[in-house]
Amino acid sequence: MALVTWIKQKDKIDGTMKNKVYSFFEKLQKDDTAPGLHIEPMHAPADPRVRTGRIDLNYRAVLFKVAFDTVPHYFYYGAWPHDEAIDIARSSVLQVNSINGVLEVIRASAPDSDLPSVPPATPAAPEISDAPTPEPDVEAQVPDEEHASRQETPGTWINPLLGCGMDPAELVSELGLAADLVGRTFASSSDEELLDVLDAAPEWQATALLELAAGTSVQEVQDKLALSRYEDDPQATEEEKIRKSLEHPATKMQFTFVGDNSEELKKVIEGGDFDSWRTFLHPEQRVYSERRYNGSFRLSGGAGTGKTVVLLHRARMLATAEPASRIILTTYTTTLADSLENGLSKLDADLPRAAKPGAPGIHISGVDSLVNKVFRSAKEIEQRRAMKDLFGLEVSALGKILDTDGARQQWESALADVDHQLELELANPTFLQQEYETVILPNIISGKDEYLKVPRAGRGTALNRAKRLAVWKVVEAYRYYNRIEMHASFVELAHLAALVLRQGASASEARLLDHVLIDEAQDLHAGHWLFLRELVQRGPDDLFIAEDSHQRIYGQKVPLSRFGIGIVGRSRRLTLNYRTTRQNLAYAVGLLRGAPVTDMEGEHESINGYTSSRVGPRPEQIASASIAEELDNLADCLRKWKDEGVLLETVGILVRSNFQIGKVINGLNERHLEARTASAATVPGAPSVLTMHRSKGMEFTRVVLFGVSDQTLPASYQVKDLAPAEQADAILRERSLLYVAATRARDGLVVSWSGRPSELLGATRVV
Ligand SMILES: Nc1ncnc2c1ncn2[C@@H]1O[C@H](COP(=O)(O)OP(=O)(O)OP(=O)(O)O)[C@@H](O)[C@H]1O
Repeated sequence: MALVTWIKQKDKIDGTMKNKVYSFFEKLQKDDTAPGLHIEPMHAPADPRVRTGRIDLNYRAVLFKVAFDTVPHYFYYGAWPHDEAIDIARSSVLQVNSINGVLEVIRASAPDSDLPSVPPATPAAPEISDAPTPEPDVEAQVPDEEHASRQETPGTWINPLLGCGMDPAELVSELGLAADLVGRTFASSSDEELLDVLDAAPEWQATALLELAAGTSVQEVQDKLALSRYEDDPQATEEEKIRKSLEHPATKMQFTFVGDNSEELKKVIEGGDFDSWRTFLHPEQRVYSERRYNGSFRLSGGAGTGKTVVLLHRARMLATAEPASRIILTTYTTTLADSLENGLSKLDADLPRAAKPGAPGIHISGVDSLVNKVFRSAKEIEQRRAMKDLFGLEVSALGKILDTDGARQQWESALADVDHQLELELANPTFLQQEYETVILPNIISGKDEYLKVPRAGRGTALNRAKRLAVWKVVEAYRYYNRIEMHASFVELAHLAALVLRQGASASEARLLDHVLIDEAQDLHAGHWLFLRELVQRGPDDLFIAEDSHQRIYGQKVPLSRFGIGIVGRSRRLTLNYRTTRQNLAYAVGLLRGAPVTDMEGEHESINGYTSSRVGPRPEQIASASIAEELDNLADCLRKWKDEGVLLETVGILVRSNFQIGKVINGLNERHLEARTASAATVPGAPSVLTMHRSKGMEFTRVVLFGVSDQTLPASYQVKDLAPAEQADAILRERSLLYVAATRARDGLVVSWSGRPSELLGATRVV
């Protein structure tokens, strides 16, 4: 028998090679002396443990053989064509880094004297070197260090590592980075070259340098990667050191112990690079997946930083550590819940699942569907009591549940029928719906007198007594119509479900759940938070909240403390983007530069510090004179991508409104190209056309943001007739929507419009 440790593959291997590699290891796990494997040592290698093995006629595996407790243990580094494999095998060394104890494979290094010397006073580094110039807003008028340094040297690239606070020699002696790698990164003359150099480096070293280049301090990098100084044990054998090192979080970014488990082996090989999130986590992701917390925890992070990945791993950790526990994994919509379902099955198909909330195991559900299940499963008397508490009215039963548009129509009817005397800015469904959902419902206000007294913290527009009375008149009418039609909105239903749960809690019944994990939490409304708070007993690991305030495209900002969710001191941010290229990230970040975004604790949330390890083309912007021309350009772009080998079914075309979907699909059909809606089954060669809202949480190889003109963004119905404060918030949501949409692309990103471009593109516009 032989054991295997897999090292994350730098070079992608295709389907047929995967099968060959799998059958090679299947044999090796059984018997490493089997003759067909040709496991052979090298002549004069840099590391005497190195071996090559025969994958097929042309390809050789490069392995390191380490004996733990007499059982042979092979570390698989990769497979290459024969001659390349021999070169790599001769020059590679498996070692425990003497400064920090991380396991790594390094290649024959250059002497330390090659390190460049760096003058101490160096310019500060931009976190994303080609980020667009900020919009001329208040924040940007006072350029920060980063912008100042960029403005001093227009057109020149400043190596961001020059501002990292340590010179190359210190990076080697203090962080344990390889001297030749540091030398080459400092000598790089462009972002592309820098990332190219990092691409070949051990994973932890590449990540450390990437973070330093993004402006993260040396201390923070040490913390993020758990690089505290290593205590070398002189008594330990090299094998013992390697074994211990396998437990280091930074080692786990690149090494995974497979042992003799052939299923695990299959998963790692089949998953390849695309599914490497299942195995190789960033040390920070691992911490947030595994650490136990004394209460609620908030994980923030920009688009594509792996928040969902952390949630899935955390669900697995909780279900494995406490098999009898009742766990919910929830998110904003049912579609997103379906993708959590897929992700969890991919991660571990054997985890205990719960068919309904409250049963042992993991239950996955969109938050509104969860609300519905909890409310509908309550006793009739509990439902009626909740309705009386919330509305102050007896409602016999609830029939239809209204979505946002349905509720909006009810507000329009109420406004039309009541003599309220409110000015236009207040007499509109948007303002009233927000007032109702952020002030009246969460405070469980059922009568006029309570409403006249309630503090309206966080509401932008002040209301005097007369205005409050007028608003209340409309609220009464809205409630009356809902009552006679036996309607409630989803937002009301969330409050009702919270009240049902509260009744159970005050009757000392056990809470329904032990752990609640929430994705896309920035979009949840006050009713959701009241509900989620009541679902689970306050205590260790009760609520784990993943969110990105920059992606808030629905609803209102709601500070969690208002709902008894305390996260002070238990709040962290992920910054490394795994999805998109630096160019796309810079473009997307530029769309929100200077935006007044606040986090769920009410503090300003910065858009700075995000980075990505991949480069690609700059996003392209295409202006057209008419929609017909814009469709022609779209068709040309798709044909070009097809010629480049892109599978068009992996492309997303994102539009602002539903009605544009049909126009785009028809327009492409007329130009002899297939296209489909996001809910239709995948058709080879047919890109998906979907709204930017629907694209939340999704990803595509390439993305076109279509129709980004001043006529469509911001959507006029979202901003018209609003008071300045509400209008500013609505425009911020539209900017966030563009940010969400622009961050869906793994590679190419195209933004197109006809007529005049949307003002929300601001200074990011490059044509
Ligand atoms: N450790 C990792 N290794 C490899 N890929 C990863 C890792 N973590 C995340 N990814 C990949 O990065 C992409 C984004 O991850 P994920 O969806 O979890 O991010 P997110 O922060 O939830 O994004 P968003 O907020 O935009 O929805 C996915 O393709 C995921 O598989």
